[in-house]
Amino acid sequence: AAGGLAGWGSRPAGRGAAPTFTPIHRAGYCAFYGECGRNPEVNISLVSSKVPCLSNTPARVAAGPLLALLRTVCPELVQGNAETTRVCCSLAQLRALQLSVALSGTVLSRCPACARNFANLYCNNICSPDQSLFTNVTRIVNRTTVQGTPQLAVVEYQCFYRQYFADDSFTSCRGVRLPATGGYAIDTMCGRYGARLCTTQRWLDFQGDKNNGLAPLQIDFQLVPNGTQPGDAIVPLGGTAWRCNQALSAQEQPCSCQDCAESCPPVIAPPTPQPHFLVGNANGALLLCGLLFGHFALVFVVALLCQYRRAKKKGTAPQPAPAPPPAAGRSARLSDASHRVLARAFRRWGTLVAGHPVTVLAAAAVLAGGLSAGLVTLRLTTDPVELWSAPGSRARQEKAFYDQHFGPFFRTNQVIVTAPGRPSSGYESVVLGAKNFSGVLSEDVLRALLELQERLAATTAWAPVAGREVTLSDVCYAPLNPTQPGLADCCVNSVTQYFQNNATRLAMTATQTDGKKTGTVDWHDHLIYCVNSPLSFKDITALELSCMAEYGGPVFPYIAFGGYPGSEYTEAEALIVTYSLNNFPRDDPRHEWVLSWERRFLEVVGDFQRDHGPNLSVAFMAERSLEDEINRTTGEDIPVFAISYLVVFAYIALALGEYTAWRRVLVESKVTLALGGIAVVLGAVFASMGFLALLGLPSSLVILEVVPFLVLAVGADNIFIFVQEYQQSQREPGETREQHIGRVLARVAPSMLLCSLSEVVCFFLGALSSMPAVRTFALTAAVAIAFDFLLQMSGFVALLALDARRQEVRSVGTGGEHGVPLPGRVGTEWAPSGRVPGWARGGQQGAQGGHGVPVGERMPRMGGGVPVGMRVFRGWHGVTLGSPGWAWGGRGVPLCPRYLGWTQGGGGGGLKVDTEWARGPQIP
Ligand SMILES: CC(C)CCC[C@@H](C)[C@H]1CC[C@H]2[C@@H]3CC=C4C[C@@H](O)CC[C@]4(C)[C@H]3CC[C@]12C
Repeated sequence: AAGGLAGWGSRPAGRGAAPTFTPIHRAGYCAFYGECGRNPEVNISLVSSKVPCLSNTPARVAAGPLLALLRTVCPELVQGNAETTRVCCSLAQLRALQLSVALSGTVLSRCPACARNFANLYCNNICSPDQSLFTNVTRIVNRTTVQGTPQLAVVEYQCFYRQYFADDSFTSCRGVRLPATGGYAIDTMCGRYGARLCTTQRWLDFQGDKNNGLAPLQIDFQLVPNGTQPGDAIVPLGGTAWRCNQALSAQEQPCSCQDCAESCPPVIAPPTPQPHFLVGNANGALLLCGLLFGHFALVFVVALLCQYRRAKKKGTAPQPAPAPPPAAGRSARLSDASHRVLARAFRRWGTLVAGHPVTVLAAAAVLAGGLSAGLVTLRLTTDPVELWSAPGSRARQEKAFYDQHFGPFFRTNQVIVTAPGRPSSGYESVVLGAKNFSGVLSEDVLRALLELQERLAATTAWAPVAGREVTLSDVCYAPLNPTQPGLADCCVNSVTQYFQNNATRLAMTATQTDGKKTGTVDWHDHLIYCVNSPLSFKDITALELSCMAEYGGPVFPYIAFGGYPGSEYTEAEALIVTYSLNNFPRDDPRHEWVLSWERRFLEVVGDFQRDHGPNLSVAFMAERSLEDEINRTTGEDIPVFAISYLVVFAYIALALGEYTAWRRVLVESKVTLALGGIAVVLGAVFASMGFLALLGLPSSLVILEVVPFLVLAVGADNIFIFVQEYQQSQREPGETREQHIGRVLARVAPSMLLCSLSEVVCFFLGALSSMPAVRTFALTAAVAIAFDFLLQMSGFVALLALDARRQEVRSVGTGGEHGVPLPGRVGTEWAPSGRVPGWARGGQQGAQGGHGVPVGERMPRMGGGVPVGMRVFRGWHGVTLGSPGWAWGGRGVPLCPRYLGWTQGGGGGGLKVDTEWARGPQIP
């Protein structure tokens, strides 16, 4: 007691070593008991609770109403029956306890386990029969009752809890929601720290603070780390706290998932995928395919070998398979008949066109040109949303609804700054404890960001259509001053906004004392505070800065930072500056303003990136960047496409020609024809685009680039087939050129028609897609292929007729000089070319037709007038698959006499070769 007296009125400091008014720390002993009036030091109080009296005495037996109340307020303390339950609190105390806990604990009532734990802390604190074990009264005041009896009132005491016990109680309450605020309940129980910065110690400290409106005295909560002893015979209170996912009794429910993460049902793992079909360790499907392929390959090779051996045995080359007997079925007859009808129609049409080539050509050109003129009404879509999402889709409907009621969503322009390789550093905050700061979160980077934002704020952009300079305030989203926004009103989300974009505030420092610690606070402390309480107008440091952005709104840390673990924002790898600009509708003139400003934004940030290149990695994009990129890549592709067209054109021109002599290259290369073919394709493409544009269908650059290729591929096929068929067929006796062309058309056009038709149908089916880009593409392609076929059947046939006429005339002109046949025999000029393939006699001929013969005269017999592409193909064909080659050669033989006749008439050199060839085994 002497020691106790010495400490009267003085405020003890330090843990454990305080002068004590609780000399006996023993189980079954109290530290205080009963009520000893108001605390003179506490003025404001919600409930006028009284402080307890100092009383280091054995605990009292609880009985009667006290026991009954104890059962409801602190059921954990009730042991057995009335005789054995002892407590250190009076009925009045228990009532006060009940009231205060009920008042403050309502916010926790959503989670029974937490509420119970919370109540338990104070039940033990005030009523536990072993109170003296973990309680150490450190300050008392003298008072006299009305009756004149002197009393010792407790005004401050230490309360020792095991760290784990307190932590468990705190954890069970951490997640409890406060629906009224949308936040957490402990937000109201942790004072200035709020829910985010709250720790067990801070939570208890606030509760034990005599200024909190409820506590009548000061409680010093001492959390004793597990395994250590505070000394002085003190035994910290431990025990088990309820976990928030535990139900207190069979009748009660555990806390809901909203209030307690542990209560959330486990996320059901998706069913494990079916194990792959494995054979041993190998992929079964692959193995099966390999085996199947190998099997077929083997069968093929064996079959070939068998055939070869049979042929050898017979001593002759295998004969061509006999033509299949004419199909007898009804459908076959029908298809035969329809084919005949088509052929007849095309023959008549071809003859007609070949007879009036100029008229048809003009008509085709006018039609194609006229439809192409529709291109002036073409609208190009570059908006990715318009391009790729179906207008009627759910997402689009919702977007339209949103846009209509809230205005289109802002345009985001972002700069993301990281500092790769910069070491992070620790920071010991006087007020807020230790935190790690990433390399990018340093003062110089923040200054650089600030400088960038100042530069951007000062940036103006020229809007050519509007004819005015545009500033950020003209286009920015300014939620708090939408009518006449200034630069400071613009919604810019950035870390520097925690300092209201003010360099002076960023540089501020102050000296602050917190508890026993004194130190300097600077931007670090403010930042730690703001990322935890972004809505605060005044931080808890001595800087007393606001966290609100310059424009007046909050900056949420998850928008301003990137790449942080959990919610450790100060360890963020990236700082993100976001400019939200107004998204004006596309037809609003201000849309152009935004685009202009964004262009300048990209330039300015590009400069910034270059300036800070070595230290910082700066990534950035504007809302317009996506469209820019689409336009850029398509623009960049144009030369590539142009070159490809040239290559395809050259190839067609070369491959279509039949070369007999160098001097005749100009006559024989089918430049005009190839040009015509390409013109037909392009005409078809333009006509289809013009046609669809006239119908009001928007197109896109991608389509403009791809469709011509597609149609060129399809169109070139038809050109080759048609021209080669014409070159290889022979004009029959008495047949005019027009009839000849008609006959050739009759042979190839039905297949072309069916082919084009099926392609058109396929593409029209593709046009059923709801994605605008795909639909437009399919429609354009379908129409283009249809036009291509029509133009080929008209314009190209006319061109071929003109070309044939030209060639005949030119051949006559040069024929005189070089001994090429007379006009009357022109038709036969093609005869040998078709029937006497170059490969069939190339070997001997190349050797024998050799040197010393003038080129002009040698070539006709050598090339035989077969188109180059064809010859290359046949050469390969002949070498690799010998037998069909022979068969073709054999078929050529019956024409031999004619061929001989021509070569003899034509003059020298070739006779020997031809006769040699004619002497071969195929001669009938
Ligand atoms: C503001 C909120 C969060 C604080 C919550 C903690 C409350 C419930 C705690 C803190 C201090 C506690 C008090 C400490 C001392 C006494 C004196 C005793 O004779 C009756 C109980 C009473 C009056 C306690 C009631 C509960 C109490 C008020």
